[in-house]
Parts: sequence; C-alpha cells; structure tokens
Amino acid sequence: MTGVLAPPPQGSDLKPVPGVPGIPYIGNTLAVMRDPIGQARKRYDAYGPVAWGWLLGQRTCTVQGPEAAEAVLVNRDKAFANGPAWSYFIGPFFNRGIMLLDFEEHLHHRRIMQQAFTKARLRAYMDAMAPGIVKGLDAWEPGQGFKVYDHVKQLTLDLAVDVFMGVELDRAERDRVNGAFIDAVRAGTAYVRFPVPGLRWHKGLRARKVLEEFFYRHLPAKRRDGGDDLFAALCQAETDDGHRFTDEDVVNHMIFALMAAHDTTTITLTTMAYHLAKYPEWQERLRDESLALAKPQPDYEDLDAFTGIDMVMKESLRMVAPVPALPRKVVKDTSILGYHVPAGTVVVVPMLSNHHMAQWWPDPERFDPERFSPERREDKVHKYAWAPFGGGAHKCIGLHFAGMQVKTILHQVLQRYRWSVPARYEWPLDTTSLPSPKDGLPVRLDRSEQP
Ligand code: HEM
Repeated sequence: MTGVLAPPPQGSDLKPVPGVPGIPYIGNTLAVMRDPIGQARKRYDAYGPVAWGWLLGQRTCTVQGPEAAEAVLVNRDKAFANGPAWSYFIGPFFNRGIMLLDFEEHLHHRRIMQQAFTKARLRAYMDAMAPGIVKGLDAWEPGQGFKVYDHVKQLTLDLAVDVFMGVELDRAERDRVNGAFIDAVRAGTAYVRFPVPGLRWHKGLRARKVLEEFFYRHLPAKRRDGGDDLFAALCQAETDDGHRFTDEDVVNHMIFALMAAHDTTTITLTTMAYHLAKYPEWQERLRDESLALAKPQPDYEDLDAFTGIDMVMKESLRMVAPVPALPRKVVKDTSILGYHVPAGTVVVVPMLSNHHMAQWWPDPERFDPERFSPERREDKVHKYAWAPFGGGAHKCIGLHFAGMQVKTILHQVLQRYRWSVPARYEWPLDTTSLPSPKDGLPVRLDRSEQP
C-alpha cells in the first residue's frame, strides 16, 4: 500500500515523498540487496526519483538520478550529515574516521589530510609500492581456476602494509594486522549488530582494539623519523596556519583510510579483470598500450599515456560502483527536487543503480569503454551522472591514489599474464555488502610469452 513519508508543511508547494513502506524495519531490504539495480528501476518507474521505504531497519528515502545526487552531495544548506548515517553501519569499528565527521570539524580534518595526498606524496607512494607489486605478482601461480578477487585482495592488503603503514613486519605480525583489519571491515555488514562471541560484531570490536594498539605502538617512531608512507604523512601533515593531527586523530584516520582504500581498489581491479577476460580484444588493446611504454614500472607521468586502461577503469567503475550507495541523515527539514524530506530521515544516493539508468546512459548494461573516449564522453551529460567517487565535501580524497594504484598494478599484470573465462561465463556478483564476485572470479591464467 502506498504511503507518504510525511505531509509537507502547510502552505508550502512541496510534494510529499511517496513510497511503499512494507513491513516495518524490513520493508524491501532483501529484494534490494539481491537486485539493487532492478529494484531501483521498478521504484523509479512507480514513484519517480524520490521515494521511501523501510531499508535495513530505517525509514529510508532513496533519491535517484544525477540531479538528486547533486542536491544531496553538494549539500548547500547543510541538511545532510554523514556521521549519523555511516555510523549506523561502521561506527564502532571506524570511529571518527574522516568520512564520519561533519561540517566545520570535517573541513578542519580534511584540510590537514589533504597534505598527505599531494602530487609529491603520490609519487613517493608509487615508488614505495613498486617492489611489493613485483613480488606479489611473481608469486601468482598460473593455471585453471585462479581466483582473481582473492589474489588481488591479498596483493592490495600487502601493499597497504608497505605504502600505508611503512613498517617492517614479520609474516606473523603482518597476518595478525591484516586479519584484524579484515574483521573490522566485515563487522560493518553483520546481521547480528551487538557483540556475541564468535560472531562478526564481536570480532570487529576486538579487531579495532588490535589495530589501535598497533598504530599507537608505532606512532612515536613515525612522528620522530617520518617516511614516505601514509602513516608518516598523517603524522607530519600541517596546514599553512599550523594545524596538525593529534595522536588519536592519526590512529582513527589510519584505520579508516585502510578500509576506504582496500576494498574499493580490489573491487575495481576485479571488475576490470572480469571485463578484460570477457572481451579479449580489449585485453589485447590494453596489453599493446602497456608494452608500448616499454618500461616494467611506469613513472607517475606515464600514467596519462594509459588512455585505454583509463577508459576501462571508468567503465568498470560505472558498471560496478565499489561504494554502491551513499547514506546521509537529514538533520533539518529540507527538500530534494521539490519533495519534502523531514529531519530524521535517512537519505540514500544509490550510485550503483544511478550508473545504470537508461535515462542517462545509452545501453547501460553494455560494457563499452569508448563511451568515455574524448569523442563521446557520455559522462558529460551531467556532472553527477558518473560519480563513483562521490562528490561535494566528502568526495573521495584518494581518487588519484586509486587511479595510480589500479593503473600501476594492471600495467604489471598485462605485461606478465593473459587470462580468460569460458565464453558463456557470467560472474555471480554479490551485492549484499560492497560488491564482490561470489565465486572469487575464477579465470584461466597463463604466463605471457612477451617480456
Ligand atoms: C576505486 C577506488 C575508490 C572508490 C570507488 C572510492 C569511493 C569513495 C566514495 C564514494 C567516497 C565518498 C563517501 C561519501 O560521500 O559518503 C569516498 C570517500 C573517501 N575515500 Fe575513497 N574510494 C576509492 C579509493 C580510495 C583510496 C585509495 C583512498 C585512500 C588512499 C580513499 C580514501 C577515502 C577517504 C579518506 C574518504 C573520506 C573523505 C571525506 O569524508 O572527506 N579512497 N571514497
């Protein structure tokens, strides 16, 4: 049965938000998790761009399309807050991470953090990453059933220890920190959202303690000695007017940044690998581009020459947005595209399904990297039509880092390996949390004859 979210204020010309709430707390959650794109389409056809329903235990207003995304993410009258919305999912494990801060306080932290993402810093991260990529890829064992997702996840996790932490760890300590980190990320998607020993939430809280202890232990040396890693950069970051992070800030931001960087680049690389396996002509085109560079390891300036990799990366981010939805809590009555949205509502910008809207993308289910070619630039149709990195004050601070890491790794993979899937293979994408292939994306991996 249709019901409105809340009646608009008397005398206003705002419209009420329509929707089908469904069973309280549960609503349409299962259907949306199973098929977010199909459900979004149905909702749009029935109610238009702004509609509400129960989702994951909350009264949630889903706002579809780039115009609504812009209104929420640009957040002109500061009606939408990140902290209370994201905390519901990841608060206890990523406490006071920058994405969970709002308004003045967020801006203050963001200005300091920006110093850790300058071009000079990115160059240094790229150099720090190089040996780890070579070592990681050389250890891959060609054959049938090579699980791309699992291997890329391990690689990016190992790189995170080098580039983010910059601390020498023996294998046991590396595994302990990696394990804690994985538990903290998993906890965010726990069904049982209170600590029961053995279950995700409990493990997540324990993991947070392990990570805090680890970073506090290494912090004095980082403050003293500096280095080319993110941990050192956050310790040293200072704005022109002399603001720096406290020890507590550094620890909170490190734990959050690890999470923000790791799963997202893993998903991006896996989605690219999937499409390059399905479309071997694209794999060959990118390999030619990589071989034409004639360097095993690109320099920062070389990244611009990877125009094919860039288009495939953009198209992969369009087809599978690694952060599928951006939640916000409405902190004062507001309106979106002329609909009245009262304080207390959770608003969700569904980036994954936005990227599949036929109103904005011709033939949206088709893998077509050329749509990002200079001649076509289909993303130009609206500033927020393609927004896998979000927008506004919280726009991903690591987007250039992500591009650098993804392109550097793929360049190395293309030089060393070829990979394929059977012609009829379609990956089973799990969208119940951050997207990932249920089967790990098994491919046939062969060593490339070329150097
Ligand atoms: C392809 C890879 C990536 C994607 C798709 C991605 C996506 C996003 C998105 C959508 C947001 C905004 C969330 C919101 O508005 O609620 C975000 C924020 C953020 N990302 Fe990324 N990200 C990626 C890689 C990275 C990397 C590599 C880093 C760090 C090195 C990073 C660090 C962050 C941080 C710190 C924030 C919070 C910024 C703030 O609140 O001011 N991300 N990311």
